[in-house]
Amino acid sequence: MTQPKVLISDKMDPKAAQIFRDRGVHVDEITGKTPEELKAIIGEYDGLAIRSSTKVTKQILEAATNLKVVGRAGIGVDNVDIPAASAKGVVVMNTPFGNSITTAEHAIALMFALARQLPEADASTQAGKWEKNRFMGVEVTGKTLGLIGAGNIGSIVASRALGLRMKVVAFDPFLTPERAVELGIEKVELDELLRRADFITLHTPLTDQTRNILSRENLAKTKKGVRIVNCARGGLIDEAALKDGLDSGHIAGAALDVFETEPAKDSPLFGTPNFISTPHLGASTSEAQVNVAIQVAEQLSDFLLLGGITNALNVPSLSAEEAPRLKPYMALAEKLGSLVGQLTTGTIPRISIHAEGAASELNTKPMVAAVLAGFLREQSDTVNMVNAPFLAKERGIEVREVRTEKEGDYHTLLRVSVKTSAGERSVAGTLFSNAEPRLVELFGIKVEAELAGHMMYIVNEDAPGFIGRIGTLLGENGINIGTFNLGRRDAGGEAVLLLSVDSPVPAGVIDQASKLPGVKLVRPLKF
Ligand SMILES: NC(=O)C1=CN([C@@H]2O[C@H](COP(=O)(O)OP(=O)(O)OC[C@H]3O[C@@H](n4cnc5c(N)ncnc54)[C@H](O)[C@@H]3O)[C@@H](O)[C@H]2O)C=CC1
Ligand SMILES: O=C(O)C(=O)COP(=O)(O)O
Repeated sequence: MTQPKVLISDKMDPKAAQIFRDRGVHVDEITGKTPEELKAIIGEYDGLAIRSSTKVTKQILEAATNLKVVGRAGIGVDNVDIPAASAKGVVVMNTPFGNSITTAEHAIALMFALARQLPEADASTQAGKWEKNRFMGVEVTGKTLGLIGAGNIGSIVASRALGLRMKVVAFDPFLTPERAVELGIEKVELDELLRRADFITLHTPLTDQTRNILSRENLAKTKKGVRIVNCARGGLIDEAALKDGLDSGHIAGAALDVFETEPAKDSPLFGTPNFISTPHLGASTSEAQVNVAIQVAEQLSDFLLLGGITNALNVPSLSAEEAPRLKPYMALAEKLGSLVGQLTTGTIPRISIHAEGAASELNTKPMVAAVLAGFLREQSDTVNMVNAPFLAKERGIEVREVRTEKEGDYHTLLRVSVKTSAGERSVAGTLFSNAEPRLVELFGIKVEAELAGHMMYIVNEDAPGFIGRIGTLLGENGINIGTFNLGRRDAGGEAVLLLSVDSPVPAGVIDQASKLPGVKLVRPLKF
């Protein structure tokens, strides 16, 4: 295996580079590149480790000809074009918990800074003014905190706020009533939160649903004297409307760690009384940066060296421990998918993957992705486990997954069935000696074959003399037969023949074979 190469393109704790080196991954740290400069070098790398500064756009991905994985040392991945990465088969991972406490603490810090006007009081005092009567704050005790988003960070903010004796209400469509009770908070609709909250903090990702969630219209619905903290993403608040609300006095204070355009070197909000800002520092503590650096380096190394997938946003997880056990199953799954893909034509409305016996006890999600990758390989050269499920969806293929713990004839079995216009057709395979993929059933006929290299699939009438004729034809054309696998529905009925051959079979030979007496179908196969 050639040594994988990773580029760290944003400032990261040195522990990340150390881990890559210790694990045998080549690492370059090149930060502060423009998109054009990044485009020029990205083609060399198998992995890219980023924070929020690097924008992994479609154009960057197009130039990333070797890229297999992007690792975000942090949480938000709105700087990565995930659909484009998925379409290219690039895994995108983040480190979902490493900086959550730190970011929650920053939100609480900003809430206090607003409540007591700390930055302005500090500037005035250090300017020698001693304006004791100018700064009159508010207590947070007994006040209502409105959380928009109650996931990891929002929940930590809630627990800290409850400790400060605040009342916490939350708007989060995905928050279950049980979880709200567990957190000791009240789940409310957005309008009610806006009406009741003395402080509002935001903790959602930036998505099409959350963009501009504090719009001008929604800001107008807030309680007079509200104080707002955004440590999540710029784009969640209408910045111009926020400025107007601060100027009119309806909003008593606002603290932004994040801005619609970053780096925010200029903003109409700058200099507004009761406005506080920090330069996207939510995750910037030494503890959090060490956490996310270690996690991202371990995750990328596991993926590039062992095939382990952790915290991926566009592909099912597969731990580094599971990966070696699943590897032969993935190979089997991909071969079965490929066989079905090569032997079926026309539109396929449904594909079902059935895991039986030992296979059913494993993580079948990656096997399903491998079947789809094999199946779609006929249609696209760039398909892999990451983009296959997306391609299948795009093509309107329904994917079903079935598990049966009970063993059948085999200790472990994978069956791939497709719905075609001619009805349901299925192939099945097992693992010999627990690692070698073998086909054991082909469209209802028992066979036993290794699916490898160049092969020929022949359906013929089960009659004497056929095997000799096909052997002669291939021999006359200089094609050496490697293995020969026969199966039949019943004596004298339909038989199938799977041949492995040492070289590709030219179209002319396929044509001659299909004209041999009794032959119904001949197809070349490649694995
Ligand atoms: N300022 C900074 O340096 C940092 C900012 N962040 C930001 O904080 C965000 C939240 O992080 P986590 O809590 O870890 O994420 P999370 O995924 O655990 O929680 C997000 C919550 O938002 C909720 N949500 C989704 N759509 C919503 C909607 N339309 N309305 C209301 N709620 C909605 C989800 O149900 C979920 O509970 C990240 O996406 C990131 O953008 C994260 C770390 C550092
Ligand atoms: O983790 C996140 O979502 C953050 O926003 C942190 O961003 P950063 O890594 O500090 O640029």
